[in-house]
Amino acid sequence: MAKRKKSSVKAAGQEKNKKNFLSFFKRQEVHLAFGVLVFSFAIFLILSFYSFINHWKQDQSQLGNFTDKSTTVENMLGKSGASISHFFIYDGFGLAIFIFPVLLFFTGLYIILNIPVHKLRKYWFHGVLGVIWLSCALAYLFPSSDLSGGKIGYEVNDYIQIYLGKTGDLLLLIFTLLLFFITYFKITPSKIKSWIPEKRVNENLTTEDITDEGFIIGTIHENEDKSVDFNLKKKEKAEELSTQELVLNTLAEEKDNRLKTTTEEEPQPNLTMEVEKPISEEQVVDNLSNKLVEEFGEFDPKLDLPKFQFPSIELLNGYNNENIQINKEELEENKNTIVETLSNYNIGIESIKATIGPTVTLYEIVPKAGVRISKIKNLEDDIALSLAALGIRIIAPIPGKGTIGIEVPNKNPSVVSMKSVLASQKFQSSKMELPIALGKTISNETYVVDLAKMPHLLMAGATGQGKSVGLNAVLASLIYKKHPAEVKFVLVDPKKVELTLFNKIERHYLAKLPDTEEAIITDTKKVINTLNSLCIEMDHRYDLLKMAFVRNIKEYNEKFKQRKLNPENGHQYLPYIVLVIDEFADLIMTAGKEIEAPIARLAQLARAIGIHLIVATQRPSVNVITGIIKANFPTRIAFRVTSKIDSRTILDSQGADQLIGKGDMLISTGSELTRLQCAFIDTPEVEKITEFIGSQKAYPDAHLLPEYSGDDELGTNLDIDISERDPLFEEAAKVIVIAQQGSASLLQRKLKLGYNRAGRLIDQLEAANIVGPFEGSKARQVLVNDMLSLETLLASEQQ
Ligand SMILES: Nc1ncnc2c1ncn2[C@@H]1O[C@H](COP(=O)(O)OP(=O)(O)OP(=O)(O)O)[C@@H](O)[C@H]1O
Repeated sequence: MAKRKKSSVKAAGQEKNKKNFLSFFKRQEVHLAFGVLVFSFAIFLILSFYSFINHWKQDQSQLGNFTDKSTTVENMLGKSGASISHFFIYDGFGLAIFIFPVLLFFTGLYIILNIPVHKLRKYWFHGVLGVIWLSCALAYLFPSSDLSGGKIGYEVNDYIQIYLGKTGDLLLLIFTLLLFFITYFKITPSKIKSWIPEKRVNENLTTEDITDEGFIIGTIHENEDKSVDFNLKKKEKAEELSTQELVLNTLAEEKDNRLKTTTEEEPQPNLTMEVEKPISEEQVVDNLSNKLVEEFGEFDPKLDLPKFQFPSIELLNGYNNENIQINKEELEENKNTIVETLSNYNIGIESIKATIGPTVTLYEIVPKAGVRISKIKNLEDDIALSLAALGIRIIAPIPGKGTIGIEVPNKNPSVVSMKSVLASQKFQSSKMELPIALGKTISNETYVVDLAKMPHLLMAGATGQGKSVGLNAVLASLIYKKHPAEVKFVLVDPKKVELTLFNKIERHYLAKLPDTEEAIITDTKKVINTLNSLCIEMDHRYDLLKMAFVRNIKEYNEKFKQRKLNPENGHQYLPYIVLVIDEFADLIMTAGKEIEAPIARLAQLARAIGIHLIVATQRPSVNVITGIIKANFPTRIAFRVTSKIDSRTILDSQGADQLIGKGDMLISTGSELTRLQCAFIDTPEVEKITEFIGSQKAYPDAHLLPEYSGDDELGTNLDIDISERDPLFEEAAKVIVIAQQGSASLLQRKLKLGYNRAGRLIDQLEAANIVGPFEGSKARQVLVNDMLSLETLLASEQQ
């Protein structure tokens, strides 16, 4: 751990150095100086190249004596100019290299004028290609000239001519030139066609378009059948020639006539007209966010881990008994029993239809007119008895269908693998904020819900019925769809075994309190602190939303991505936070109200700011799932429970007691109740996923929640006796005053202390009026401005 901390501190230091380095280059004067440097170098090159062409022969022999002061060269930029030019022109690309300083010249100009240089990218690309091509072309055209193509041009030509011959070389040059024009000017066949419109008009002009009087009628039919036109032309070639003359004559006459009429009929006085110029408003300030987006692109939160790879579906298992096996005999048998049982009670059936799901089959019955629904509902037990099966559920009527449903468990249930639901089109193409593939419905359809819309989820069920698998399925769905920058989990696992595997992805996906070692919380005290810390985070996020004039996290992040929110004002990209509590009953039993209050607060308010709760319990009693909890968790999942009362406690209706276990579940979304088979994900699969992610590059630490110090841990007794002060009190005071930042984590870092001791020191500093009171997510205010005031204060205390 210590090692990890050290390396994270080191990484943070490196990051800081990098930032300082970058900020140096962002300074205006450095920017300008760099621009001038590039610009000057370009001019230097142009002049030395130019001079080289005139004097290269005289200078060439002197190049070997670069350090010899007694020798001079003719190049107007001295030995350096001659050497560089020799390198670029003689040894390099010949005269074609002149393109290079020109590009450099414009780059320097762009930097000086603060125009984004990336706009020149295209020119650089084509420029470099141009240098190579031109060098080859000049070498081809003037093979005996020493400078035209440079060594590279000659060598390349030579090489090509060995394999393609001189003609092949020429063809290759022409071909590459054409290729360049096609890509540079984006020439397409349709563009080429559009270059010859004039000709086509004349082609399509037929004699039929001309009246006896010689006027052109209608529009010119561009798309008329060419063959007809062609035939016509062939047949009446002579006639057409005269027709074309006629058209021209007629047009000329028409023009003359028009001119005549205007001049004869309306002799215009020599009027002059003053034309007022349209006002062109100047835009004083360009929209800053647009400019930023144009310059840097939209903010991408994923760029901190740009190479992060999502786990592949292949890491998950498929199962042999995954496909539903339709057993016709079983279906027929069940149908007959249902019909028989109902007829025994004088209930006639008009039609019956079966829908086969992974674990249960739904028989939909349309009863004969006049049958009372309650009568069928009452026969639940009798039908179960006749079918000799557990887990029969009667839905009378099926909402919105006008039929009665009888769900009968399959003799050979099939497993719904996590692989199959995650690979489903529905999940893969879902545009939800936090999509969760829970399992499959009775009609074998993948059931995907948006946690962001739920907005919280309560999961309950007797022990061993599939809760933990369900939680893993939820977490896996989110991990398969969301980048670590977009979602963070806060995991609470009092049982200490269920969620341990997720430890491996701590620095990718988990969030924790600062100064805690383990991200997965197993201790009740820490749970209380974490919940309160989440409340602070919630308040902080609401402040940010208010400042940004948006209503929810989605709009906020959207605005942040478009660079409309300034990070210097405290704005930041907000990841979704999913709080998962396995075994809620355990917490309520040990901490009661202390847990319930922040949970209720979070559940009531946190939806808009992206904190979502998933709470699981195996004890669905009313003192665990209280009224407050129930009111704030409209989406509830019930796995199999042992009594109707438990089912009512969870779902407000019965049914969960008739489930068959092993992931068979009912999900209530407030308005409707759906039976699902939960997707199955085994521990080794979770291990593979976490292993895969854990082995990738991660953030330096888990996502840190705001600091919250519980009352008991720090002991807020502010009248701390001076004699009881920590031996490091004075040193701590100095650290705080020098840094002007009152935080326990600063003390921890600087004085290498544990969390508790640093917290106690902060309390003592508060008692001594050196730091202000606790202010939630913000660091405490430092009340002493400088070391001198601190020394005076401490001295006065001693007296
Ligand atoms: N969706 C599922 N498909 C098939 N089998 C399942 C499914 N969910 C659970 N099971 C079976 O049920 C067993 C118990 O599941 P799980 O551990 O999730 O129960 P639980 O409710 O969390 O129990 P506990 O409360 O004791 O932790 C699993 O080991 C598995 O064999």
